[in-house]
Amino acid sequence: MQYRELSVPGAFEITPKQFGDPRGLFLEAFTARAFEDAVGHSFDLQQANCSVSAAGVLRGIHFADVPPGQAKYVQCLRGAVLDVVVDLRVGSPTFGRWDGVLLDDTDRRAIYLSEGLGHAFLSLEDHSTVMYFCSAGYAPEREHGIHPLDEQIGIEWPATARDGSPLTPLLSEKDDKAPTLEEAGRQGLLPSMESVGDFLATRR
Ligand SMILES: Cc1cn([C@H]2C[C@H](O)[C@@H](COP(=O)(O)OP(=O)(O)O[C@H]3O[C@@H](C)C(=O)[C@@H](O)[C@H]3O)O2)c(=O)[nH]c1=O
Repeated sequence: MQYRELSVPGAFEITPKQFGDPRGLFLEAFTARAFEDAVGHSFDLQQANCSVSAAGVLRGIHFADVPPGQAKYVQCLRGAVLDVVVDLRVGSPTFGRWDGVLLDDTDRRAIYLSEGLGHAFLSLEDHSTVMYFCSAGYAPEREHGIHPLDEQIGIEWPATARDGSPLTPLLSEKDDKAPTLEEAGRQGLLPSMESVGDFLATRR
């Protein structure tokens, strides 16, 4: 299992080793030891989520108030999604930067996003099934969104599905009404790098 830190510090791409045999395949989807070696603290599993998305469905950009925030370890069990992390931590040297990892049922990678980072994904195939472990339970009043098509962030979402057909982004009503990064900053919704650092210090 290989961890590679993304260009947004605190986010990692995880590539598992797959063992194929006549029955199919086997892989370790998460190991505490590799996680702790790469991230520096244990993963505090409080909730596991699953969503199924048609091609073109765009979910996010979502984040939670820090503390405690909500770190996520995300995998795509069926289909394919472009999974994106956005640095929303005010005061971070990489504030506003995004990075992405293709999660699919071929390479079976995972992505980990630390507290304070924004999360979004675009489904590239019908029935894309995304499973993610969360470090905190659902608290709707502490969850926020930034519009995933915000031009200032400029995420380069694919225009075509895995089969080459054109994609039209389909957003929830809530996500379609979400503020831009600039508006969210003005409203004081964004987490600060300091609050994330203080919280993570309690986890080490
Ligand atoms: C996230 C969540 C939603 N729900 C409910 C609320 C709502 O009726 C329904 C769908 O919720 P949403 O529209 O927020 O689902 P969705 O847009 O898929 O939200 C998810 O997006 C990705 C990008 C994330 O990072 C997740 O943390 C989560 O925010 O499920 C829960 O009961 N528990 C939960 O933990």
